[in-house]
Amino acid sequence: MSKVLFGADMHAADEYAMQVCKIPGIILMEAAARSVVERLTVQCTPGGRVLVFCGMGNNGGDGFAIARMLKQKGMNVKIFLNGDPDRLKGDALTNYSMLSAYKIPVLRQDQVYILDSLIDQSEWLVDALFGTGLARDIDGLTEQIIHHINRAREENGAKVMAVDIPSGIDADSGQIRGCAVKADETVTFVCKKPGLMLYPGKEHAGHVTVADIGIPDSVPALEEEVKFTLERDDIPALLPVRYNRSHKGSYGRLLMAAGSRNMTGAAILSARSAYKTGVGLVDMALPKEIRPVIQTSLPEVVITPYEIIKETVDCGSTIEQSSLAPLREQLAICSAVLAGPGWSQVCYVQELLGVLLDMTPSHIPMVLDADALNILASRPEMAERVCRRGGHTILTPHLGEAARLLQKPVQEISANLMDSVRQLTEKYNACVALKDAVTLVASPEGKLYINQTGNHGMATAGSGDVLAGIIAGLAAQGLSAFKAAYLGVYLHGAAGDLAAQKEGAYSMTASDICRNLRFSKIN
Ligand SMILES: NC(=O)C1=CN([C@@H]2O[C@H](COP(=O)(O)OP(=O)(O)OC[C@H]3O[C@@H](n4cnc5c(N)ncnc54)[C@H](O)[C@@H]3O)[C@@H](O)[C@H]2O)[C@@H](O)CC1
Ligand SMILES: [K+]
Repeated sequence: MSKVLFGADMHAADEYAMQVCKIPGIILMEAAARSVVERLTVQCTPGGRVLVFCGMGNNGGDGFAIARMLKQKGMNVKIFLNGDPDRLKGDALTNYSMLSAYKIPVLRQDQVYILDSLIDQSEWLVDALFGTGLARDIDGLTEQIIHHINRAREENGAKVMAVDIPSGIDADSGQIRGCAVKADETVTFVCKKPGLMLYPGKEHAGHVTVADIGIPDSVPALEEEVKFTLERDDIPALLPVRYNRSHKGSYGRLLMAAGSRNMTGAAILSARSAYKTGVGLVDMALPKEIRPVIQTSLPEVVITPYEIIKETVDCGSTIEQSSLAPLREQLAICSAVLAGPGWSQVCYVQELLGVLLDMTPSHIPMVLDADALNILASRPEMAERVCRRGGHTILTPHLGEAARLLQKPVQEISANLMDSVRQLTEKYNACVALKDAVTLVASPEGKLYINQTGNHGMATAGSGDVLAGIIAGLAAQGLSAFKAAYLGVYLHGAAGDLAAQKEGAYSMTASDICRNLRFSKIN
């Protein structure tokens, strides 16, 4: 697992390293600069021209040190200082003061008129204007400079290296504050920041590498894995354990209430995806009349049918009560429940969700997806019952469903993913996978996972049904609700990436995502 640090965490880590661990800031700055120079020198033509844009804080300080090291390596380096040198302080001032000995030209703000021609002559532009200390929207001369940098990259093919984070990107939210540098590459220090992983920041960062600058792991902000992401190598250790001496009962029993007359496909996709995670048995609770369709497509499933009396909107009793007896029995012995895929907005599913919430022991993980979420949004008493399940519920809303659950406009959810996922965990006392181009998973205890797998080819009908099946399949094998949710989101995206490689991002379907689910300890 790789930790992800917010701006405040990063600041706390720096302070602790300096004040308690007694590591001088200038040593950290030197290490930070060296890591950027390492990436630059493998890509830059020997003796090539590099223009370093420096701001007035420590990000600018990194820039001065980078310029000095590049000069020592024989590069043709100039600096543009975006501020008054008399107001530099601390480690940034120390590094600035060394520049004249190395004969590095420093342009000032009153020389901005020659910037265009200088930029045009440069092979690489280094953005050390602002790092994690960006505190307000960028405007005025700095805005013009950023436009110069972006124009040179787009029109002249200059390459841009961002130091820690592209200037103008908010380190916590990924939002653009006024304007922002577009980089080809970012070297970020210590840990990834959310702003490099969330849109639009993700698109501005280009290729991201994380550099160790010597801050010890014992620093409190780095110790706990509260906010994190997963890399490929993390996966084998997280998958449910399998033994040679085992049988289908060893790998859980998933009760899936899914499908309706007009939406059998969603149920099939979810069930098939659950089986692909390794779950021992999937039992599908569905209306009797769709049984033949499901059974023909998915011979592996066991079916617990119920009988619908009438499909009306007045929401009286709509399911034949005696037909629910087998479902009640199955709920007592299953190891996880999934509800919602392919339900559609018919009336009887409200009653069905009530039965599921009544009869499922509260420690059994329950995944609520699609129309089950719409019921929660419109029926406060159902939401209360979810809250009482003590965090063993997983909600998997897309932005529209999240908007209904929080009663806010979609645009507000989309612009505040981090806040929205937290509000959902609090409101429903549940783990939440908020599905977007970058999916976030949060737990009611405040843990946060930011996903990095997946691609635009996954924006296709049925993709969510596959995800719900994966998460439920993992939960049925004994993973905690939160772990099943974040691992499921990672694996869903990884299967989507494989599907895009094989089928092409335009042509891939949800069935291709499901087909490319291949879990094994040796990935
Ligand atoms: N020990 C440390 O703290 C280390 C810090 N490092 C670097 O230091 C950076 C953080 O440094 P700082 O906290 O000094 O912050 P920054 O260098 O990101 O910028 C802070 C400065 O910009 C000003 N400012 C903020 N927003 C502005 C805006 N919109 N328009 C104009 N001025 C604005 C602030 O008043 C302050 O002077 C990191 O991103 C990293 O690059 C590295 O050197 C590693 C060690
Ligand atoms: K920067």
